[in-house]
Amino acid sequence: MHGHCSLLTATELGPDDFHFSSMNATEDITRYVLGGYHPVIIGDILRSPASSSSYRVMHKLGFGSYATVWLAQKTDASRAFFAIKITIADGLSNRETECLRAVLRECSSNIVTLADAFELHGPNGVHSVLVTDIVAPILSLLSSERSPHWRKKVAYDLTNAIAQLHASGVVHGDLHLGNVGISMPQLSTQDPEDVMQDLDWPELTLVLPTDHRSASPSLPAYVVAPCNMAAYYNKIIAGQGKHEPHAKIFDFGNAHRAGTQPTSFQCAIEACAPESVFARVVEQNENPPIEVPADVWALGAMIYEIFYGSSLFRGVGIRGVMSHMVSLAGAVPSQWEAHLLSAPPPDADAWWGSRRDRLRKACIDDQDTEALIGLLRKVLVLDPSFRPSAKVICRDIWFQKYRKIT
Ligand SMILES: Nc1ncnc2c1ncn2[C@@H]1O[C@H](COP(=O)(O)OP(=O)(O)OP(=O)(O)O)[C@@H](O)[C@H]1O
Repeated sequence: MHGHCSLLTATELGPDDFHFSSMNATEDITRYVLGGYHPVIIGDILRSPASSSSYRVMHKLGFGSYATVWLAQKTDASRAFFAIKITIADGLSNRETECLRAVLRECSSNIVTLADAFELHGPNGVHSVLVTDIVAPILSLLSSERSPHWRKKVAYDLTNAIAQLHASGVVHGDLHLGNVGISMPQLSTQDPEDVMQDLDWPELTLVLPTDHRSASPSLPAYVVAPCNMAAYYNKIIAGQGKHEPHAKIFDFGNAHRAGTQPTSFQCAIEACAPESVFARVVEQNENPPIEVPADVWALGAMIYEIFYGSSLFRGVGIRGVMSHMVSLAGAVPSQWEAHLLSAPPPDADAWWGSRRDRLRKACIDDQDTEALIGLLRKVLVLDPSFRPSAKVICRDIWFQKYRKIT
């Protein structure tokens, strides 16, 4: 791709201002500017003044709107692998570190462990760096071969994580399956050389400004496509016989103390709580509060997706979501009524009935399916004050049955 722009400053660069050697699923290079991503190349060493540890970047794990995430190896004799999240330099991202620290005090095993945290000063500003354990992204692991027990264990882990999070006074604020992974303790028992050999070789896309005068220390020499950690996970569990997953949640970029406002409103449509959608669409509130029950709705949405195989509101925009929510929940809060005059009367029994066969395929038996639907119908209610707490959900009959079996 060739551009014709002769602009000189990195902040004014657009995608047409670069030559690309290949196009992959990588972050937007125009965000490598002041206040944006930190430029990283494979082999970079990041030093933590906090712990005096150093980490060598070996591969890419992923990226989001607020960060790039790298597979790194400690440079000491342990050569242990970690995930290193380098946030954008927006001056706000240290909230994530604070929230993870608060949660850590509760010793939650279903939340990524914060092993180290420090600030990184680079050409684009000051970035927060979070060093955590590595997980395999669950969305790449939810194939039809997963057993009902595997799915239920993940659902239980997520419920447990959220109960622990809420017990420490923290609201996650952006729960969806894109922020869930399966723990990989096996990484610490494998020979590090073997791990690197088993991962796909880093795929690089050169970042070459069309005009050499646009070259800037803000830009990395290349961007890296994330490695396929899910394929690696499948490979290492293949020889393990019966494998029980251990799910963990990550990305606390929108986490905040209960009763306080998140930095910004961020909500994956498939897991966005009805009260947030109502505030956004009807009350035109750009930054609605996100409280504990919103996480519980998101939990219900995630459990539904783990078993149904696709998300609650696939392909529905934020405006259409309200009528879909009414259909599945049945009871309509009084403040919603005035805004739903043209909607058909909700028939939640029919909504769930039409999904029963597909849910059954992922469940143990008919009874298990009914118990799952019963639980989801208790959780996915429009009025946040009627939603059970995650702690109560942990004790639900659907989980009790599971706990007896294993
Ligand atoms: N601990 C981890 N282990 C493995 N991969 C990870 C880990 N943390 C993050 N990733 C990968 O990096 C991606 C981006 O991470 P994360 O969601 O924390 O960034 P973000 O910028 O806050 O995202 P968003 O735009 O959703 O807010 C994830 O989708 C995941 O693929």
